Amino acid sequence: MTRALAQQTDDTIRAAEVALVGVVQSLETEGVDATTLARVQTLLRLTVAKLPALDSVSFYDRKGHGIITSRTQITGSFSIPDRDYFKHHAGSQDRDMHIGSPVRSRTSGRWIMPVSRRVNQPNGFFAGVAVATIDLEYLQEFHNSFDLGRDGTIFLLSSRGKIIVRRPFSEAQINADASKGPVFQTYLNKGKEGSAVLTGYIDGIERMYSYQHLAHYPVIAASAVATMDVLADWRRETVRVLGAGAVLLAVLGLLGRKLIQLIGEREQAQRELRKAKTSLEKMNQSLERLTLLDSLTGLGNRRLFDTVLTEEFDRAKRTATFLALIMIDVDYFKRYNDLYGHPAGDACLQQLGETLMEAACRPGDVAVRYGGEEMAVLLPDTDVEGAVAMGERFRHAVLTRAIAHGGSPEDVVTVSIGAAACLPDQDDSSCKLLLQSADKALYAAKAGGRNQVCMAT
Ligand SMILES: Nc1nc2c(ncn2[C@@H]2O[C@H](COP(=O)(O)OP(=O)(O)OP(=O)(O)O)[C@@H](O)[C@H]2O)c(=O)[nH]1
Repeated sequence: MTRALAQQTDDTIRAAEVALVGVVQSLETEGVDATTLARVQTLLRLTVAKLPALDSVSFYDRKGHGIITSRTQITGSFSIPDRDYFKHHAGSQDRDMHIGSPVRSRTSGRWIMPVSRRVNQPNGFFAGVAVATIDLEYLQEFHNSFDLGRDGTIFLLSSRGKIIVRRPFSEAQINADASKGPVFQTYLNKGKEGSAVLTGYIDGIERMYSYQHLAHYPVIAASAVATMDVLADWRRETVRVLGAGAVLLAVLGLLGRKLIQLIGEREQAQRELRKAKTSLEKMNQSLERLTLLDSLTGLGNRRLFDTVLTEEFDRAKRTATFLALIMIDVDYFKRYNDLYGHPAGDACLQQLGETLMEAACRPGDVAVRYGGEEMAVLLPDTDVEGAVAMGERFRHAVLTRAIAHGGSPEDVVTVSIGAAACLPDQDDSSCKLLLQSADKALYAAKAGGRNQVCMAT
């Protein structure tokens, strides 16, 4: 920003200088006769009309009286013998351009910065002064176009440390001596261009200043933003960023919570699914068991018997062990039904089933209802003697139950049992043969008078 300010000031003074070059050239080469003056005056008006920064361009004679001006109207005195810049040119042969201290124009009443040059007669004597005045209001308007915050400042200093114009504008500050001020002192110490955090000597406000000496003229341009304004901007930005961050965090937090909740719900659903699967498996197992059980006695059914018989036969073959089978048939059961009725017959079978399960005490023994009032027990790793012993145990258990049977010579329910066994890896045996042997033994028990155990021969 300070660079733009310096550039604009430089350009403005250059415009004034260019205007002066034309005037001085014409007056010195063509003289100051009425015709030349009239022509130059027209030129001045045209020039100033094109340069809004200029308040006026005028020519004063060697006594300081106004001769020609770009102004169309003159309200005050058109005479400057007492002005410093006039005295400077009157007393010096110097042909360079001179930048004077700001003054209030006598002809327009506006604050102006005079830029002037000496005009010589052909013999080199002093002929007068050509002055271009820069309108300070024009500079102020440009300065005011910068956004410097509430306490920002802009000013132009002469190379001797005098204030030319300052924002905020104050007449009292124009031409005030700022040579002891921090900016001018920094300029003296650090050189033509620089920046620093300084406390203004006029208002005591701490600012971040930057200054630059103009490229072609003895003027220093400076601008500054109050540290508090910078911090206020920073604070506002920080609050905005923190606010946005907080909102973002809150949104992330909510999303995270939702995610955790969803994960929890998913795990819960999976747990319930696992539970449902387990109970379904249990139900399937129960169903499976049910299909293998006899509903009346709770013993295994014929289907279970057929499966287990094959499995156990194969196992016995592999392990070279005996497999025994006992077949059990209730004696005079037709008479029992006839005497006590079919439901009583069922109840009797149930009691016999319980008795058989108690008697078949080894874990590997499989007791089934083979069909009707006939039952069977498969006895792995058991020879025929063991099977007979098991049969006897059951027969006694049935007698001990003492289920009354008016149709039996024993007056209680009795059973006949046939026992058979085989060594599958040696015998030329088969499941069918084992069944036939046990059946034959059972037939022998019946034929032998019932209530007895017969061993297959
Ligand atoms: N209550 C009932 N009776 C059955 C059941 N299954 C078969 N029975 C009966 O059992 C009887 C078997 O009779 P039989 O084969 O003549 O033999 P038994 O009368 O026991 O005579 P032996 O076997 O020679 O002592 C038949 O009357 C069948 O109806 C059943 O589930 N419940």
